[in-house]
Amino acid sequence: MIHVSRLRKVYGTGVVALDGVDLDVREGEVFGVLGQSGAGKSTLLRCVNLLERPTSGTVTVGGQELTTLGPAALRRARQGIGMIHQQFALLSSRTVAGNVAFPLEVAGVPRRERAARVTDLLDVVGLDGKAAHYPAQLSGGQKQRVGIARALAAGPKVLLSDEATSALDPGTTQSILALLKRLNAELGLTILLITHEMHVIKAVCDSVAVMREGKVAEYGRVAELVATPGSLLTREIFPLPESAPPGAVTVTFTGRPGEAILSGLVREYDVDVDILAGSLEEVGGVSAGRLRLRIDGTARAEALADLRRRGLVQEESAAREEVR
Ligand SMILES: Nc1ncnc2c1ncn2[C@@H]1O[C@H](COP(=O)(O)OP(=O)(O)OP(=O)(O)O)[C@@H](O)[C@H]1O
Repeated sequence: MIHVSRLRKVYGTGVVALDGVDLDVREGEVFGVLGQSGAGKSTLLRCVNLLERPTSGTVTVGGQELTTLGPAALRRARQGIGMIHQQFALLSSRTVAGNVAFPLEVAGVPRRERAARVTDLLDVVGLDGKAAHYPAQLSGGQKQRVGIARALAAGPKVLLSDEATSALDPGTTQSILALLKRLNAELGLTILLITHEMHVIKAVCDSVAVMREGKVAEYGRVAELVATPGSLLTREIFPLPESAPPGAVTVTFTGRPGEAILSGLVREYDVDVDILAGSLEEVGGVSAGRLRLRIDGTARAEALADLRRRGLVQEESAAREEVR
């Protein structure tokens, strides 16, 4: 649905915000772009609907290469791409209904049709009864629902979400994410969202790209990356204390409880295994986690080799002897 190829954006200031980004977002998936502040996420999102002109590279949405379109064709193409914003970007002088109707007015939809469509949209986002309210009378979550209804007004195939839940409290964030997931499932809406929050990726995303300094550092399906020892995503999802004590081993596991790995090691190699730290979660329908272990005993090396063979070892800090 969205294909981004070799995208580069160099701002007038000389800042390289995007440095050769490739992305493929499949139809009907929720795709998250995760990264710290300054990684280039907003620039990428704004390049997808060409609010920002890339310096080079191509953007194709729904089979149409936007980077080759003239202004009129681009305006039409943008009707198929809705967008929601962190600060909602509502018109304060218009009512809820007026905000949602706005893109329909611009598109020249007749008044009666517009009114019926607005009623439907407000119903879809759970805001019936609020049509005559003004944005200032709404909570943050309700404002974002208006933003979502407005983004859906023209019946887009794609929704771009620019940190849509960053300004909301945790409970409201969950309800907005649940709404996005429902729209994704019920309307087959493809969603590309940017966030700096891992919990957003965990809650709704099928696929993820981790961005660092204008580049995609890691990219794939969430369930697969979570199952990949050493992936950036496993580090982010399963945080462990920064400093590992000498001799500690960090293992990543998936699809089976950590205890089975540990009891197997103890039985087979007669080693002592201490759990120093651990984190376990259900992500993308997969049970996965990270454990930091201390393994002691005469067969320690063999036990470690076994874990390595099974691709479970993510990190080993230097053994105590080497540290001395
Ligand atoms: N209009 C602009 N002019 C010049 N530099 C810009 C502009 N917009 C962004 N940048 C720079 O481009 C880089 C990437 O910024 P961008 O906003 O895309 O990152 P981000 O990952 O979305 O971060 P944040 O979450 O803080 O917005 C940063 O170094 C930023 O200072």
